[in-house]
Amino acid sequence: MEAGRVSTVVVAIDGPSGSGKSSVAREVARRLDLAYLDTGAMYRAATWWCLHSGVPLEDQPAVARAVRELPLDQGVDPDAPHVVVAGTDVGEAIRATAISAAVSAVATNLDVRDELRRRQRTAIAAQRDPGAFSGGRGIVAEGRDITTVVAPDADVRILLTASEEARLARRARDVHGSDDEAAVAATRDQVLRRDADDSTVVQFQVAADGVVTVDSSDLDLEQTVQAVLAVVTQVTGR
Ligand SMILES: Nc1ncnc2c1ncn2[C@@H]1O[C@H](COP(=O)(O)OP(=O)(O)O)[C@@H](O)[C@H]1O
Ligand SMILES: Nc1ccn([C@H]2C[C@H](O)[C@@H](COP(=O)(O)OP(=O)(O)O)O2)c(=O)n1
Repeated sequence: MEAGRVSTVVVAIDGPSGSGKSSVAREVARRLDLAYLDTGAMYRAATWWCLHSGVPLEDQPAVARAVRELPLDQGVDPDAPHVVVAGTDVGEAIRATAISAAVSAVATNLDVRDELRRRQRTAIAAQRDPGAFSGGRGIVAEGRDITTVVAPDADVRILLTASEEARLARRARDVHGSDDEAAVAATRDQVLRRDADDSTVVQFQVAADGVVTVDSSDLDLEQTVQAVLAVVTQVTGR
C-alpha cells in the first residue's frame, strides 16, 4: 500500500425481507464510519419512476428503457440517506405499500438488474478506492445479490437471516404498528410472496461459499449489529 493511504473495507450484506438488512447495515456503517448503499432503495426508486411516468410494469422492454434513463441521485451517508428522482425526494414514497407490492415485477426484469448492478458497482468502486476523487471511505452495501453478483470480492460477506415468524412480526410492526394476527396476515404479501418472486432471479436464502450467516431471529437490533461488527472484526481486524 502507498504511504499515507488508509485501507478501505467493503462489507456486503444480503438477506430476505425483514431480516434487518437496512437497519443493521446502516448502523454498522455509522459505527465504522463507512458509506452505506441501500440497493433495495434503487429497485424501489426504479418502480416509483415507472409508475410515475406511466410505464406499464408488464411491458418489460419499456421498463428496461425507463430504468436505463432513471435520473436517480442517491446519497451514501448513513446519517443522511437521500433518494431523489428527477429532483423529487422519494425517500418516503418508495416505502409505500403500493411500491412494496409492485417492486418485484421490476426487480425480476433482467435488463433492469443489469443496469442497477452496473450503478451499484460504480458506487461501491468509488468508496473502495481511497484515492478516488470523492475520497473513498469504504462502504456497507446491502440487498439480495451483493455477496454473490454485485460484489463477490467484498472483504466481508454476510447473509443476514431470521425465521419467517420473526420477519413477519417485524414487518407487521413497521407497517401496521402491531404484530397481532391480522397485522401479520396483512404483511404476508409484502414479505413471503415478494421473497418468493425475487428468489426466481437471485439466490438469497442460503449462504454462498465464503459467506458468513448471521441469524437474527433471537437477537434484538443492537445484538444483531454487534454480531455483524464481530464478523467484520474477525475477517478484517477492524
Ligand atoms: N434483530 C433485529 N435485527 C434487525 N432488525 C430488527 C431486529 N429486531 C427488530 N428489527 C426491526 O425490524 C424491522 C425490519 O428491518 P429492516 O432493516 O427494514 O429489514 P430488511 O431491510 O431486511 O427488510 C425494522 O423496524 C427493525 O428495526
Ligand atoms: N440487490 C437487490 C436489492 C433489492 N432487490 C429487490 C427485492 C425487493 O423486493 C426489492 C426492495 O428491496 P428492499 O431491500 O427495500 O426490501 P425490504 O427491505 O426487504 O422490504 O428490491 C433485489 O432484487 N436486489
